[in-house]
Amino acid sequence: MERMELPPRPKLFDFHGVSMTNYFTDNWNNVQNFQARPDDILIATYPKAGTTWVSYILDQLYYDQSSPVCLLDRVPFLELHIPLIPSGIEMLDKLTTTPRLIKTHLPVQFLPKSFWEQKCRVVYVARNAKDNAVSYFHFDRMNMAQPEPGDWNNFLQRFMDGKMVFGSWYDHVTGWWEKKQTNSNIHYMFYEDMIEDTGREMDRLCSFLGLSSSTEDKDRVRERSQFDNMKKNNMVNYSTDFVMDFKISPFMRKGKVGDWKNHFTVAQSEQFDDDYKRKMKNTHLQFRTTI
Ligand SMILES: Nc1ncnc2c1ncn2[C@@H]1O[C@H](COP(=O)(O)OS(=O)(=O)O)[C@@H](OP(=O)(O)O)[C@H]1O
Repeated sequence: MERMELPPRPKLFDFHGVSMTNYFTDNWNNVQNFQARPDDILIATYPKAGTTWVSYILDQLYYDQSSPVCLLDRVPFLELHIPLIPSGIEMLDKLTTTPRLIKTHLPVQFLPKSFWEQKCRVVYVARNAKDNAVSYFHFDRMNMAQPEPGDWNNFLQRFMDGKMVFGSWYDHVTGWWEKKQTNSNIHYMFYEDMIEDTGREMDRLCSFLGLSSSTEDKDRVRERSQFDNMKKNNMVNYSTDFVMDFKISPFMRKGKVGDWKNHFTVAQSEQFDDDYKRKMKNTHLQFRTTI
């Protein structure tokens, strides 16, 4: 497919205290005024935490689709507003399925208020900071709609400083975690748990959503959503996305826990861990960096 012309890579800027790019703030009023419906299901994540995996599982559990429709069309990305393609809001307006499955990377304080008013259910997926940072680095290398990542060392420092699109990982995961403590409509799950036992995590998801899928259905969904199967599936692997250059790195890259060990030097890991302890000292939220 011929590559469409994109403007140069966007720049990060401070947006109400969170680093963002214009691709996620240009449609701000429409996003903030978005009218959620009570049965909408929101999949909220920090980028690269397992959004696509959980979106695909939910799409299959609800719709068992075998029709060739891209996941991004089936699970629109609320705040996305990139030239040449329909915005997330436009795609949501066209969506005819119920419940609507909606993707967002917004930190908790930016979520449009109608989601809270309508008491929508939210599935939040979190991933350990080290693997999340590595995945984000490779994503920014290959995605021309993201800021230049620079080299790994600089990128890691920026990650620790929270100078990433959608802001600080630390604030994102703890912000949603705190919200979950007083809101039973939020199901908080971990990428590492999904890798360890996808079936168990799918059962927990079904129970949260009140879905009574049969064992056969769940087995089929689990099989289709395995990394190697999703990597081959052009409807979910982003191979048709014009802003991504798979020659640099594929979207479905490794799908592992612990790949950070192939990227962090011992010194980087120690510095990261010290900084992590300081930043996370006021939360009970715990992550696993190996399983
Ligand atoms: N089925 C399955 N199993 C295991 N891992 C999976 C799966 N699907 C996606 N992935 C991995 O998730 C990472 C992409 O995260 P997101 O989908 O959140 O990215 S995005 O924010 O929507 O761009 C990215 O992680 P890395 O491989 O570490 O880069 C994907 O490979």
